[in-house]
Amino acid sequence: MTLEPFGARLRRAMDERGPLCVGIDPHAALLESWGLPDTVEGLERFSRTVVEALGGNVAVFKPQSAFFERFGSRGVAVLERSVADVRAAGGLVVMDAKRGDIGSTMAAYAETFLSKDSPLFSDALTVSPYLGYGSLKPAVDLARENGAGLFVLALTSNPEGAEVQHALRADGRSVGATMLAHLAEENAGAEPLGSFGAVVGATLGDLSSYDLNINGPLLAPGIGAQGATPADLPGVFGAAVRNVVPNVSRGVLRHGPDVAALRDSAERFADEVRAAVA
Ligand SMILES: O=c1ccn([C@@H]2O[C@H](COP(=O)(O)O)[C@@H](O)[C@H]2O)c(=O)[nH]1
Repeated sequence: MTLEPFGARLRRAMDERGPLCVGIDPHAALLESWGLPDTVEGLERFSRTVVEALGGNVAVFKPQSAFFERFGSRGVAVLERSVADVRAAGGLVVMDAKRGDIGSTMAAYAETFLSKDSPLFSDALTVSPYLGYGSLKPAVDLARENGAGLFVLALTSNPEGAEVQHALRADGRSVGATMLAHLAEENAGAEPLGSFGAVVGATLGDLSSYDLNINGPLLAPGIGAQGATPADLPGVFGAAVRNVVPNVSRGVLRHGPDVAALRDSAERFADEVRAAVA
């Protein structure tokens, strides 16, 4: 089955359900506060509860692979299950695995997350371009072939990111701006939205010196636990705010395990986002 390009599927999901992306980040501290053991069983209960609570309403889910990988192969099996659960509930999966390597190894990462036959096949994958944007080519190619997308780390939400991403190249352009320019090229001519997005933190303040017009989605982590709020989005993203997919993980997850409380929290964030971007 040929999938419609990720950008088109994402735009439709954002129009129908709103742009909010909720993270599935089973931190040990969250498992504890939910009264769950820090085990594979706790991990599975946590992830399934998030999807049970929010799967019918939220457009995009972002499982953080690290929290599953820490349990080894059984944790990865839970991650596979979460991908299937989100899909069955009609949501899109952005796998936050931040892969990046030389091209030949990148091809294997791409097979893992962007090949239709893989149990970890995701609608989109976060990738790191810091071995050079060109090293991502196998992932770009496979995503295109399979109707998937990528989110490339351009301007990350953490303060440490600046030493790499704000660094100036010989031509005077910053590294982060260069990544955005590469993505604009990937997305040229795509309608209604390209499939190759950037990760741009909601914590970064005014980004008007950057051209965020990449004709692709902007995944914006940093809302909630990292201090940004939905009301910050227009000031950070300007006119590009209509392509922003705001991510909240701990800000919602801390309300579990009560399904109604999780739902209320996600709805509150979704309402605040709607009001901010209107
Ligand atoms: O620049 C980045 C890129 C990715 N992340 C990830 O997003 C979530 C944020 O979680 P919160 O609990 O809402 O802070 C997490 O999975 C990060 O690894 C990011 O924060 N910043």
